[in-house]
Amino acid sequence: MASAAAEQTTSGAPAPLASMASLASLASASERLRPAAVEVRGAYKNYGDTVVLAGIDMTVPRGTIYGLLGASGCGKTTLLSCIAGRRHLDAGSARVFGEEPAPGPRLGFMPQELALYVEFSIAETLYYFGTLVGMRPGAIEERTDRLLELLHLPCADTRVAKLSGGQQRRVSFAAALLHDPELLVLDEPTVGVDPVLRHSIWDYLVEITKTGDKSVIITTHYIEESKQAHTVGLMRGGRLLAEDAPDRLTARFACGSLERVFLLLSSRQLASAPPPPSDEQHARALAPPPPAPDDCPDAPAQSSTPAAATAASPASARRRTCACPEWSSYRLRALLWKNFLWISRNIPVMLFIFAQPVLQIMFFCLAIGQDPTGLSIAVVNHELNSSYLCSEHIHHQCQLEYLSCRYLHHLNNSKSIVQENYSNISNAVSAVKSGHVWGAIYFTENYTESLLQRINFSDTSYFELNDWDNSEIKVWMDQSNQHIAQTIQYDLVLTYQAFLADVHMDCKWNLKLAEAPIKFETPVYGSIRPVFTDFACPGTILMIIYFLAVTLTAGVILTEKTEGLLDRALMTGLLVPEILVSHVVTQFAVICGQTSLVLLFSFAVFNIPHHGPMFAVIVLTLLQGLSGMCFGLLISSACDNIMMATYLGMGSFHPLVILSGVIWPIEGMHSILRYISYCLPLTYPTESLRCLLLRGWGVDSPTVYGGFLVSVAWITIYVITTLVILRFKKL
Ligand SMILES: Nc1ncnc2c1ncn2[C@@H]1O[C@H](COP(=O)(O)OP(=O)(O)OP(=O)(O)O)[C@@H](O)[C@H]1O
Repeated sequence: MASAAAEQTTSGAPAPLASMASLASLASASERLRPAAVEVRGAYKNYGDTVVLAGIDMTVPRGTIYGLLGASGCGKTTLLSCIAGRRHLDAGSARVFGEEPAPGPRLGFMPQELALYVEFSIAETLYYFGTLVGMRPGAIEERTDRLLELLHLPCADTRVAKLSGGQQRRVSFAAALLHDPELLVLDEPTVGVDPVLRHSIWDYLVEITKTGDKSVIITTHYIEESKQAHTVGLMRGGRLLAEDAPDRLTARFACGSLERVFLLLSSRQLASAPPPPSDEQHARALAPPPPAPDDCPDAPAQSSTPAAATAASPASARRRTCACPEWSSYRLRALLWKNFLWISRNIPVMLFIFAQPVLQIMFFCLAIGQDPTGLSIAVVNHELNSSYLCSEHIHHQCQLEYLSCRYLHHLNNSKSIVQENYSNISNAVSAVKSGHVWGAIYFTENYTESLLQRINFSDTSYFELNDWDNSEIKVWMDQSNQHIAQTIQYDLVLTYQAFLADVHMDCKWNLKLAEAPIKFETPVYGSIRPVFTDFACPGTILMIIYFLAVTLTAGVILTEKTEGLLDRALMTGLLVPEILVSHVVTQFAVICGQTSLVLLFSFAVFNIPHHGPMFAVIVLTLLQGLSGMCFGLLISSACDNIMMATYLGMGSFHPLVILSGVIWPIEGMHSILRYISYCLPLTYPTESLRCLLLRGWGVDSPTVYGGFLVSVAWITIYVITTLVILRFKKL
């Protein structure tokens, strides 16, 4: 009741309140006569089912400060991003200088987040944002000096990371003011700023709007500081409760302060419980955005050359025409400069880029593929009296005694096997069971005699069953580890062949009788005893390059996205394709460095065989890096946060390693999985690189050029998918 009465005083009641109100109304009337810098009508915006803007009407007269006040979460930032052209309204309209909102140099935007590269100095930060809007270096330096003084900032060479929170916010503010834009959109610029400085920031805003050609929209939680604004909009729950000059508002509602007005209007809104949107309103909110007056609503309005952009003085205030987006070499140069500076300043990133690939290939070559060593086996030799040692019975020439010792002497040449003597079989087998040794071998007490009979009697009818048994070396193996078991078996069999050949030679017997009637000639490709490293290395090289490119690309873009850096850059009128191209160029340079390091270490340091044309090897590896980078772009366009991207990246890593034939031949896979494997981005390229390196084939071989074609096909798929996602979702 009281407040309602007080409200009526504006129309007729006595006294100072009425005269104050009439003065304020005169001022505000003159402001209302000015052309509008920003006009929002019936604005609706939803996030899913949540209505964030529920029919907002807002007018910012040119050459004025508009203070947008409201509780946290009421939709201020959303409204500002619609005015700045980064988001579209679901219904209603927004006009900036009479046109569709679009990012560009006429706008100076200070986001709520810090949105600064903390690795840069103040001067570098301002240089980057200045160059993006087309300012010349001289002009940037001049403005930097002026802003450092105005905002009480330390020396321009100071790194942003070393500044206090308040100082960092001021650098962010300076970046928005730098190019002297016609419309300043400031999202809480005074948070964390001391009262004295807050005062001087407001004084500065009042000063720049005096000429009438600069307009400011500012949000703040410090309601009282917005008394200096020409107009204040009080916002709550997606609606504008009131919009007027501060004095007029306090007079109209007979409150001593804006804060009280806000509290009063909020309690009224609460009491009257905001009506649910009418059917018509709801339909409007859910309707597609109204068509733009021309064909290219997203076009940033900006000058196409740096000179023109710097010259775009507010005084000229000419109406821009909505031009289709134009590429600009100066923006691309600014982005590339920023990317390389950021990488060079970021030591963990530098380590990740260059030490990771080297470490990974080193670990692979040192840890994988070598024969296991130090494999203990238990030896039970009943040919010997327990008091004798085998070393006393190693005979050479054709002295055919204690042949078990001669065999064991040969077995000493094995790099893998270590012999441990046991007195009986049960102890030896127990040692296998308890994991002390990998196997037990046993010679019977008349091993030599039986073996000689086996060798010399081709007519087996003279040979008793027992003699067959006694002539055999019996082995009990722990086969739980396939690779170790195979190494031991391989060494035992090879040693037997060497031992038998040795005896035949010494006794001048026919050596052919000691050999299996199968002869492996010099291999067509590869070595007599192939090494697993040679098989797995081609796939590993491609994996390293591919996944480092995925991680770095997605990591860098998503960091910029989540920290508001991308948004801030896009507000200057930057085009998404320019950002993508700058990342492609930067990443390609990084991939070239990583490829050189990985190939150098593989071939020059670890002697991985490489028989094919080196140029083709390099091109294929680079293509895989590009493929990984394009997958990284896809991830960063599809995901909104680093966590989601990590799940996607990690989720794709293991299936690719397992199914691409990197560690196990595809011929050994389940037949259905084989088809899946052939569809993956690394399968054909891995086989192609294997053929280049180990078989020395050229690019005219279908298997080799197939790898190149598949890499190019996957790059195309990733790029197209990224572009499709970006059509429906903003970066
Ligand atoms: N991208 C988004 N997706 C879904 N909901 C969102 C998104 N951005 C904002 N919102 C929601 O919209 C509402 C308004 O958010 P907005 O950031 O515009 O509020 P605000 O008034 O600026 O708040 P603050 O003063 O705390 O910054 C909030 O409830 C927020 O959770």
